[in-house]
Amino acid sequence: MSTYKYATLFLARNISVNQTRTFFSNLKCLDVTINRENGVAYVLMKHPPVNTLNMQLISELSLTLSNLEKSKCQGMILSSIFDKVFCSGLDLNELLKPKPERVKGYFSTFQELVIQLYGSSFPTVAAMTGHSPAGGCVLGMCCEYRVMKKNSQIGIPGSRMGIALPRYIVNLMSSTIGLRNAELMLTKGKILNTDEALKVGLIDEIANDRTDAIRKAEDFLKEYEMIAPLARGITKRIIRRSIIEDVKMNGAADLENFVSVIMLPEVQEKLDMYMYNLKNRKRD
Ligand SMILES: CCCCCCCC/C=C\CC(=O)SCCNC(=O)CCNC(=O)[C@H](O)C(C)(C)COP(=O)(O)OP(=O)(O)OC[C@H]1O[C@@H](n2cnc3c(N)ncnc32)[C@H](O)[C@@H]1OP(=O)(O)O
Repeated sequence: MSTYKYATLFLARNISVNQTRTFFSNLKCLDVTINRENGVAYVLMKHPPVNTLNMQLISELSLTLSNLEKSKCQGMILSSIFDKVFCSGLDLNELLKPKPERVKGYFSTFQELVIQLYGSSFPTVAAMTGHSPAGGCVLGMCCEYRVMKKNSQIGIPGSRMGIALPRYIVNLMSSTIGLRNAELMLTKGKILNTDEALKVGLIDEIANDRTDAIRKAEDFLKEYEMIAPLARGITKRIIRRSIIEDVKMNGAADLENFVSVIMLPEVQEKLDMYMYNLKNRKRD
């Protein structure tokens, strides 16, 4: 059975049809369904083969978040229809031999998505059905809780790719796992397995499979059913304000800096090699 059919059946098994409504039917890279009873939105990435964050997927995620804010949704589970991969991160093709204006637009759209997801008023959980490298890890860190399927990998290999990360990514990692662990992880470009990620606090729970991941995500959201959404949302915003303000203050300068580094011939060479190795590595 195709992964897509499986995921659709999975949702149907968990929520009966009259309890759900499709939120948007014209999205290419996402399935968005809301459970009418508890107001939880299921946002499933479905951009084959590995949910690479191309401009379309980033834009659809951003549009969906805006609409969920307006719809007073009670919580969101961000997941993937693919069993092996949650999200493979930013599109490496956008980083290779980039045109300055295009690459600026691309990264600024991603930056806006990060702020939107990180600052959303409703509770958010990442049900990571598989590997979550780089931008996939960033999406996870923007959520309030992370459940990851066993035998998956997560981390940000920026240093190994020759990319110096912007401040907001470093800040996000530090706020998730602490300054010391973030320094060790990010300077080495370390990728962790599920047990290591749990130990360091990069994820909150390990799931056996997709169903278990979604169930655990739902259990986390259930804990908020008796909590006043307004008070919760305001508290979340206060806790998250410093990172958001920092991006508002320094995001444009960070972006300029990041783009000028990306364009350097030695960085391009390193990225080219990274892409070559990715395409030619032995698959498991
Ligand atoms: C202010 C400025 C803002 C700047 C923001 C910077 C933020 C920094 C944070 C993140 C940067 C990034 O996200 S860069 C992307 C880094 N991503 C990776 O390194 C992941 C690479 N992919 C993998 O490790 C694996 O693909 C996988 C573990 C995710 C899945 O493995 P699997 O074996 O299942 O699949 P394949 O490897 O065969 O992949 C299928 C197919 O997809 C291509 N692919 C995979 N990932 C990417 C990607 N990120 N971009 C482009 N293409 C990708 C892969 O090459 C295969 O293609 P082919 O079938 O043609 O070989």
